[in-house]
Amino acid sequence: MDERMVTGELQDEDQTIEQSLRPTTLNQYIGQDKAKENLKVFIQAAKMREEPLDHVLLYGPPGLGKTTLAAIIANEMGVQFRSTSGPAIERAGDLAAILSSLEPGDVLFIDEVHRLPRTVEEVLYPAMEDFFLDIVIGTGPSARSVRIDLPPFTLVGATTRAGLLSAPLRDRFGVLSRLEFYETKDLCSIVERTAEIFNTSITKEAALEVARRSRGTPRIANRLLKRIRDISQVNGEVAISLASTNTALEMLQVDDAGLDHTDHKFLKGMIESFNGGPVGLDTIAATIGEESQTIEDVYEPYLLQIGFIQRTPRGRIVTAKAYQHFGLRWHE
Ligand SMILES: Nc1ncnc2c1ncn2[C@@H]1O[C@H](COP(=O)(O)OP(=O)(O)OP(=O)(O)O)[C@@H](O)[C@H]1O
Ligand SMILES: [Mg+2]
Repeated sequence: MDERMVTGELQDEDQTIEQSLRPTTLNQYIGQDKAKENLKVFIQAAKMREEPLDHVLLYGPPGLGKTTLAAIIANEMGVQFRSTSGPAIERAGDLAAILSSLEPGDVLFIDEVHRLPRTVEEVLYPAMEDFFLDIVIGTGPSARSVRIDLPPFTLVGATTRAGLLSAPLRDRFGVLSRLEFYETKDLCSIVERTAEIFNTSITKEAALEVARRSRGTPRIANRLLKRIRDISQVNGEVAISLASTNTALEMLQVDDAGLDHTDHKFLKGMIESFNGGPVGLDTIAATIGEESQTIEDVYEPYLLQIGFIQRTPRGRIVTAKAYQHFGLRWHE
């Protein structure tokens, strides 16, 4: 897949800036009030009881701040943050090695937790529930199972959709937190904060424009701002202006609603080949040459949120609002 400007997914060029932009405390973490309020209470209670925090599952589209929030949880609990991902843990032994190296109370973050191999997942159940591992050593008649006690720890799992997890794994998380697309005012604050970290400033109306065209996603807002800053600098501006912002976004082919050519391909594909639907996910995926899961996890959530598509029992449909966006005539 080509690199998209407005995908929430992590891209190479994000890596260098993201570390410096990550807020480190709950108070610095902008927006997501519901998730934040809940976590505040649970963290405070766990600290009062001097116990590790219950296992937390963070879910939501890419780039909304799951990894950031996981690190904040460890920081607020005053414990170490250890980070890995589902696909990186190939065998039960890998998991055993990580878990037995934890200090009491540590946070183990498993990104893409829905991609843990089944055999690893089964070893994780007793670890999460009662802090022990049951490992089978050897094979055949000489195989025996050993029990290894673990320090109590907090597992923070992240995934794009809670529904991707097996029910037994999902049930073992005490706290389920869904991250939502950010409101424009929160994204505005994020853009202003990022500008400050970039050692520049941005006018109110420019920040608002970036926020409005970032698909409710901080990662996208920060990525766009980085490019806009370049244009603004070349223009010799002291503060990033609305004019530079608009020029940059036009160059980047981000439209007025924050959509790019991939969204256009998806929506126009449905409009042109299926008369706006209803059309099944797999059919549209095959038509435009994208993975069904990428469409479902990356493109669709925001298009649903802004009401450009709807899900019906018979498939996806493109709404009148989307037709209008393209200047096309809506049909009944
Ligand atoms: N609430 C927030 N306040 C300020 N900045 C934020 C916030 N949430 C996220 N960010 C910024 O957005 C970037 C992306 O966040 P993060 O990497 O945590 O997303 P993610 O949900 O883990 O994405 P992925 O699904 O790809 O793993 C971070 O570098 C951070 O700078
Ligand atoms: Mg992440």
